[in-house]
Amino acid sequence: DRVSLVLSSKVCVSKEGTVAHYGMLATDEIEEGEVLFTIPRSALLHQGTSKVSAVLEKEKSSLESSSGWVPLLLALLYEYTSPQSHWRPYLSLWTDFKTLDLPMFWPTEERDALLRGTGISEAVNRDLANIRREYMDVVLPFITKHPHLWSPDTHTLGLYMQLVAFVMAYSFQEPQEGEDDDEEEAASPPMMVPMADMLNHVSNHNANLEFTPDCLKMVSVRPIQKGEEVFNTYGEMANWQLLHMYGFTEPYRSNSNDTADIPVANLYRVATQGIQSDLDRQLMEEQWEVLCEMMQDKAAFVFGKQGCLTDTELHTVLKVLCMSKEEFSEFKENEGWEEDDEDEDKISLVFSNEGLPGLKASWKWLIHEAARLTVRSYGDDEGKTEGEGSDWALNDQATLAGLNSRQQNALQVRCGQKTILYRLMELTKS
Ligand SMILES: C[S@@+](CC[C@H](N)C(=O)[O-])C[C@H]1O[C@@H](n2cnc3c(N)ncnc32)[C@H](O)[C@@H]1O
Repeated sequence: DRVSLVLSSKVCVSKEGTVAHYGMLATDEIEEGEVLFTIPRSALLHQGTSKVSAVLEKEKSSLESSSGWVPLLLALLYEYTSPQSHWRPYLSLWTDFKTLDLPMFWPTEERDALLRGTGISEAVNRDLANIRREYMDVVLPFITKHPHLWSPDTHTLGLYMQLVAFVMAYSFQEPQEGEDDDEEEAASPPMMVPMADMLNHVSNHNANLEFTPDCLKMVSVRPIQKGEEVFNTYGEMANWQLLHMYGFTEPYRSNSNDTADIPVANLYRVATQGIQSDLDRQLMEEQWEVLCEMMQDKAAFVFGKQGCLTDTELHTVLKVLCMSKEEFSEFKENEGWEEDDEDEDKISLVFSNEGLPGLKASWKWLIHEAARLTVRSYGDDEGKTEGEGSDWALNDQATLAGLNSRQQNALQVRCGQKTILYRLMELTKS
């Protein structure tokens, strides 16, 4: 059967002239705000449109899991292996998923060696444990219960992992309704969007997917020249996130959304260094305990190219760790401090790159040393100083040519992260 996908005559899908395999090219001048294609909602592949939607819906309570991906993955397991699938033309674009070289498929030693310090290995280990657990505890019991639709011999853990990678690198999530983004809503489940997933991503994208009640539309967000590639955005993604989820990176410096993390624990480690008296140590430990509770699962401060993206948290930690015994007692008695909005505004300025030199000396020192500690965790910059930051990156970049694609991607991530950390050290130098 046919789907009424409408493609503008000004674009085409191509394997040539794109950054990676398939992509979309402009075959004519495109203005801002033009609709490049529309996809009716009936063409989307997800748990509600699949042939197995009824059983997934009926038994959905047994399919709950931490990722929330199980129903889509069961639909994909079924459709991907069904010769009669409505999505056969779409799914047969992927006879296997060999081109998806996500770090989750790299040998452990290679991953740990290449990605040391980037945070990706840790994320992949969490993913792998989660995928296995969801397959064993949720998927396998379910497919065993429905032998006319699935079979453990066909729908193996291996195939499941490949489809997880497919969902990671190709799926879309509908933005949540409701203006209030303070409200913690459950994320909407992912879905497959044929045609839209042919577009590659860059941070400086020129198109964007819009969701309407009847259909999804790819719309240009600025003029596109004839012959240029049409780029979607997969979100504001740092290079480590792109490598983790999609298996690629943007070349060094071109990713305007790049970030580097400083583990919160590094700031604490720095703060405890050089403490002489037991009393001071005890105070610091108490402050840390209070902070751990306040921070909940926030494990790292995130620094982007323009400054700190977690400035409120960073401010809290700096303030508490630098309190005297009296200030800390008062803080505990009052169950916090009085926030004034003006103060908050100033703070986000202070943690922008421009404002950092104006920071209190003790805060600057803490950030500086924590950044230094973090840079050391990459294990390859012994003896380098912050001043060398950019030379070092250029040197490393010069070696790119002799590297394989995994090594290249790993290097792009490390260069970007370390450049941000070195710059932070530069700005907080005393
Ligand atoms: C949604 S698909 C895009 C279509 C894909 N090029 C294809 O041929 O199937 C996402 C995948 O495209 C590739 N990709 C997207 N943007 C890229 C970029 N800027 N540079 C390199 N590869 C990119 C990555 O392999 C990623 O996992």
